Amino acid sequence: MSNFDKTPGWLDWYAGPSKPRLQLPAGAVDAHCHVFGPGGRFPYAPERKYTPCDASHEQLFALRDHLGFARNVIVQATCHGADNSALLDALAHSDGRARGVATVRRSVSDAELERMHALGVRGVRFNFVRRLVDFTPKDELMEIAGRIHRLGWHVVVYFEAADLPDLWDFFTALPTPVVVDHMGRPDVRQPVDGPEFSRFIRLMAEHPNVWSKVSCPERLSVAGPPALNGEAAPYRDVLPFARRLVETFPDRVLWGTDWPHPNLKDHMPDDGLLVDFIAGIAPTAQQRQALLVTNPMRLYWPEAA
Ligand SMILES: O=C(O)c1cc(C(=O)O)oc(=O)c1
Repeated sequence: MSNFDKTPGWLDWYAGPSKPRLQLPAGAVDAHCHVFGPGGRFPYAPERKYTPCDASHEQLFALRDHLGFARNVIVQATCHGADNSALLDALAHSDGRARGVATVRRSVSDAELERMHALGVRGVRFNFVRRLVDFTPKDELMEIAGRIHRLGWHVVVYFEAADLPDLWDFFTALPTPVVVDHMGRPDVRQPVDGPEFSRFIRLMAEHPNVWSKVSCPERLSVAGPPALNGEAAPYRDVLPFARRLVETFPDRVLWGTDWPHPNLKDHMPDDGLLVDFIAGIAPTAQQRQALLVTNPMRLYWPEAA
């Protein structure tokens, strides 16, 4: 049980998700998900911007099995700040079936980075979304990127599409693979060929080390309909954006549930229907094999790929 009071209006993750109709390829990876606490064991960070419901690794791994995934990539959630204890505990209990993306400060020791590596961390997350984190100076981030590069890790970045012009020079100077969360958060009311998304496509086209997660339709959708009550065609407004990335960069896209879906305001999706959404963004078996198996394995389990 948590000792924390949830942020008012907090939506808890969806209990009892449906079984996906889509048959996932063998060895599929949910490459973006989180654990929250439990707060009683792994307290939420004092500097957090929200207080979630608990979402334990046992619950995450039960969802993995229910949906038909083989593996998870667990991304440090901002409500835990740079205290990666809950993430590392989840990795330690995953039987090698989870890898992690941590958040670290400049003060992190080499010994701690090595400990995290041994437990399965393969990346760090730099977050530029102002409602989630306070600003970290770019020279600090660049120093961290240089250190983790030597371990063979990569950098995951989360930002709003409107901030990409300001962040462009920093992103393109990073020495590692750079994985963009949630397609760089496009405004899906704009055309897929419009200036905003074209800029993101150009980032990926000009920089072969940049990857994208084609995730979070439930977060990006404006017109819905939501993935609830058996809806067979949810989030139609997000589809062209995700599909464009899968078609253009089939070898540099990843997919994840984003469970337990922090900070959704409108509805909490049925994760089984979210998995079915993949059939729309990656219509061929070959695209799904790359998106769900080959690409995440190359990045997170290269020794087994
Ligand atoms: O948009 C968000 O609110 C969000 C938050 C977090 C986090 O708090 O780490 O992670 C995500 O992937 C998305």
